[in-house]
Amino acid sequence: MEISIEHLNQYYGKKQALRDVNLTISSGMFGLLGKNGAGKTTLMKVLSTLLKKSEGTVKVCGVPVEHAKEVRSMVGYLPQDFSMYGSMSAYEAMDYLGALSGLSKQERKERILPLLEKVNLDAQVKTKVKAMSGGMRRRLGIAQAILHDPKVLIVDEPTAGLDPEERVRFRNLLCETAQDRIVILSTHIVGDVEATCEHIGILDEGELIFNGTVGQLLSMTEGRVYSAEISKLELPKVQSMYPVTSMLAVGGSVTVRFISDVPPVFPAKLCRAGVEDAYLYLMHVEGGEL
Ligand SMILES: Nc1ncnc2c1ncn2[C@@H]1O[C@H](COP(=O)(O)OP(=O)(O)OP(=O)(O)O)[C@@H](O)[C@H]1O
Repeated sequence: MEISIEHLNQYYGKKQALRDVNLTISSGMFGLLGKNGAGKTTLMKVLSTLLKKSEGTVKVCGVPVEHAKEVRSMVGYLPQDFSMYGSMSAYEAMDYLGALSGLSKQERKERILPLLEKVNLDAQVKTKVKAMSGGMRRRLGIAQAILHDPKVLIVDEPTAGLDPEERVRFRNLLCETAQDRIVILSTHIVGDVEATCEHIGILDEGELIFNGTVGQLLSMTEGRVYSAEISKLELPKVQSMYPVTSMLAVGGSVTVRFISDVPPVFPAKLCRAGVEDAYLYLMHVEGGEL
């Protein structure tokens, strides 16, 4: 079970949204990170055949994306702007979408209730979609995306707007789903990827600037992350010298966390790198700012 992408270029008219992307994704959770406009949605749409690729080779479990019908039967997609028929109940919406994707009445009957249970919506079977919270709707989105039991599940920016509890619940659901399939989580929220994904790809202006494990990403920043307590007055100077990854102000002083290739010129403590540090470091290196 594998997705393989070779020399993928994608254009919207003259605008190039993906630049020579080469990537192999195996089963489990894969996190695709990148800031707004990096090309994540474009890549997800090519994989789910919603967008015809411009150039390159893209195969889902050995099948080229040109064979859209076959690929669609293997892929479930939860888009960023997912919305459902508000006046239907959770069950009715699932039943309707299942019928659209070609499942028989019997298959729908067998699958829908266990799936709603799996995504923790067994108490909402008769609840109208419009009366559900954002988190419930997202979970219903996952249930509909895996209704036809796809080998690949693609989710685009799934946790935006969720409260912390719902966010954790949703992430756990994705991890469970990834036990026997490929799950691609596309997001600009580093914490979501850090908590769930072993493999990460980072897109920047259409280019894949990192592809590897969380450990490999962290090792790029190890020995370069520092923390120091400075006065508020010194903050602008420190910010102009180093990429600051976090700061905490208490009274007149600020504890800053920042990245430097060489030991800083003022007293600072070396810290263990986190994924957020590594991500920001990579973005700065790519942007030529270090
Ligand atoms: N239909 C379109 N026509 C023209 N340009 C587009 C179109 N869709 C996307 N783009 C451009 O392609 C680039 C990549 O967009 P894409 O939506 O894939 O990025 P993204 O990483 O998913 O960002 P976001 O997190 O904001 O959705 C951006 O510069 C965007 O403006």
